[in-house]
Amino acid sequence: MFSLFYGLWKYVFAKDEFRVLILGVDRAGKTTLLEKLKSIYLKGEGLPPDRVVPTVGLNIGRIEDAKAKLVFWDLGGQVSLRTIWEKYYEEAHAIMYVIDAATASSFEDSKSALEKVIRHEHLRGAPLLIVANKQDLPGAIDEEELAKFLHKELDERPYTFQAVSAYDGRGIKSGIDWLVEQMEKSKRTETLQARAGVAGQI
Ligand SMILES: Nc1nc2c(ncn2[C@@H]2O[C@H](COP(=O)(O)OP(=O)(O)OP(=O)(O)O)[C@@H](O)[C@H]2O)c(=O)[nH]1
Ligand SMILES: [Mg+2]
Repeated sequence: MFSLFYGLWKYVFAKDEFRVLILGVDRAGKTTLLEKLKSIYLKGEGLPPDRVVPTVGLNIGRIEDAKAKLVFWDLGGQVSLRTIWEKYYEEAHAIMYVIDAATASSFEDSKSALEKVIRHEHLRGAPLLIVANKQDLPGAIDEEELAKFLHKELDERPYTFQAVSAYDGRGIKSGIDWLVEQMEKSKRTETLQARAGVAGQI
């Protein structure tokens, strides 16, 4: 009887947990953004930008919003580290792809790295949030300009563009809200949950 009530309670109240992979080329601002996310959702726990160093391994951040628990995996974007990205694809519910919108010289590299990410079969159907970071800097291009630049690269998965600043936090909550909404209704989420259920029974 207890397990029946517990099961019902869990069904009604327990929050889903989603894994979001943060990708993008080096210096796009992924780790700074993750730290800002933590400081927004965990009330001051994130590192300030001057304590962030280039990523070599994996940074993990956990937050909880009103609807879901989110686990972020932040990987290094240097060319030699990008081969590691695909090891995380199969388990990710969604992708947050970060672009330094204020540095035009990085755009082509960002575009071709994104193209590879999108083409990978292990990410089929994963919702994609493309973040135009560093909006606090003069000359940063906005969502529309970035969308025009990347337009042809995108396939039929759910995707959107969001202008943000990892320094002042603008746009971050809207981006997370979109991601959660997409992951909740995503077919990929169903597939990952079914797979986890089967693994749990073995
Ligand atoms: N002005 C401004 N600078 C930013 C912003 N986000 C990141 N930066 C700066 O950009 C640089 C790179 O930031 P990181 O967070 O280390 O970039 P990353 O994408 O994690 O880089 P890798 O770990 O090497 O892949 C640092 O000097 C940050 O302070 C932003 O929103 N605005
Ligand atoms: Mg980093």
